[in-house]
Amino acid sequence: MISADEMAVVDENAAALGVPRKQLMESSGNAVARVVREVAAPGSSVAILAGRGNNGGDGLVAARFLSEYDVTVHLLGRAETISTRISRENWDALQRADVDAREMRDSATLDLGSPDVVVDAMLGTGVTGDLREPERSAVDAVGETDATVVAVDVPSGVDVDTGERSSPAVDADHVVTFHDEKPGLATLDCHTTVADIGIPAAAERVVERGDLLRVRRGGETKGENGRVFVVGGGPYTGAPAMAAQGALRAGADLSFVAVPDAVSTAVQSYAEDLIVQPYEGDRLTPERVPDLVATAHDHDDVVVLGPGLGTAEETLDAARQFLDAFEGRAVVDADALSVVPEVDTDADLVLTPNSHEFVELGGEDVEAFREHTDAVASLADELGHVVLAKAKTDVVSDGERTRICRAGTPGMTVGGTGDTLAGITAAMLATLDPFESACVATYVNGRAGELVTTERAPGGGLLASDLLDDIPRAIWGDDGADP
Ligand SMILES: NC(=O)C1=CN([C@@H]2O[C@H](COP(=O)(O)OP(=O)(O)OC[C@H]3O[C@@H](n4cnc5c(N)ncnc54)[C@H](O)[C@@H]3O)[C@@H](O)[C@H]2O)[C@H](O)CC1
Ligand SMILES: [K+]
Repeated sequence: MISADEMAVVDENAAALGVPRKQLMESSGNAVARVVREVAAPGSSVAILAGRGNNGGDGLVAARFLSEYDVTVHLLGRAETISTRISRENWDALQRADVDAREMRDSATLDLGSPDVVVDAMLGTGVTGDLREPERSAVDAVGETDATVVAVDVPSGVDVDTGERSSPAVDADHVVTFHDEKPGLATLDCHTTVADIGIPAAAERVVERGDLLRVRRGGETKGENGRVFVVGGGPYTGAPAMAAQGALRAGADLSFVAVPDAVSTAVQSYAEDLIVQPYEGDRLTPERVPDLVATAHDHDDVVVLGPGLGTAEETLDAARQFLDAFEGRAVVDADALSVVPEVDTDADLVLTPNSHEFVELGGEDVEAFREHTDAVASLADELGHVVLAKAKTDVVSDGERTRICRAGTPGMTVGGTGDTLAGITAAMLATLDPFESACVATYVNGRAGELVTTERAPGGGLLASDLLDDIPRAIWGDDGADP
């Protein structure tokens, strides 16, 4: 089962992996034609109703695969209004192929005649709101025929996730859907075919740019896009500052940094955007913990615990006590990781170990990558938290789902790239579940590294702080469009 949103992610990941949508559309159209052949003998009349999006494009492709039938294509609208490039290319190809393909300029002129088969390629997963004209009238016209109705992907007017029908909606005899079953189709009383359209399995396993489609904007009120609370610093000052800035660059509204007052001026001096909250001392100690936990709970903050804390015994005690008491969402990184196996926390954690920390956490040290992914899954399962195991190829697992991410460049082995990753993960945790947050964040951090490397440090010398500037572009691209 796959939802429409998830399908869009997989589809874009397939394109990123070198299988562009136009290729998938060719398979989709072919699959539709195969079902038409199952329901009607050659020579039968087939009316293909094509909308102006990619669902329509599938119908246009199907027309090319049905040369032994009497095919008429009805485009719902003018060719200039076709909304995607690949559908337009397929429309143009039909024109040159001398297929009977008509533009329906006004809904009153739609005359389907009495075809043996209607292919409903009007609306697929891209439908929004109640049906508008001319689709509305076209759906009614389909209902008035005695034809066998073959719907492409989903009957037009039916919500592919819920099965909810708009009024009107197509009553299909057959649905040809793509790649995987869809929850909404299971509720319909019709024959469903799931067609393999050649999406590589890696499009679901590898985190790629399609995963950016998950990134959400919470809203217009300050804080709705996340408040991140970094508990770090003491012996080190750069790490907490970098994590906090990474969170802001990844879209969090506010980044607070709780640090010992001995280093608070230094941390603040790195970036005026940070809200530094000093506590007394020169490192984190257990007596600070109740206040820190209360602050995080009060504001429903996403916590980053670890960057720059150091390994003093009382600091690790404090980290242990923090996790015992905290009940929200947190990223645990660096020195704080070592205490995780010893605590029984109610918090939802994303753990971000490097290969050394992975073994310290109890992960199995194995050579083969396949075995390593299994080891990450086992550790996540054992600990009950999401593990993001950092390496050349990152592995993310919650024990059940395991994905890998290859984004990044060799230059990212420099210190501090883990801090930006922790911050980005925290920003994502404000609106996404822990597993998705870790997946998206590892891609974004790696992608930012690629941008910096290509444009500013092709020969080497990348700094983790360079990544900060490029995180927004890694998520939202150059034009600021939705990812
Ligand atoms: N990997 C895949 O799953 C593939 C799927 N393919 C097919 O592509 C469609 C989804 O295509 P998309 O262009 O995103 O959307 P639609 O064609 O479903 O709809 C867009 C189209 O419809 C108009 N529209 C939207 N809402 C309404 C409305 N309420 N009333 C009237 N018109 C509406 C909008 O203006 C656009 O013109 C998927 O279902 C598959 O069939 C590809 O083949 C690639 C692989
Ligand atoms: K359809």
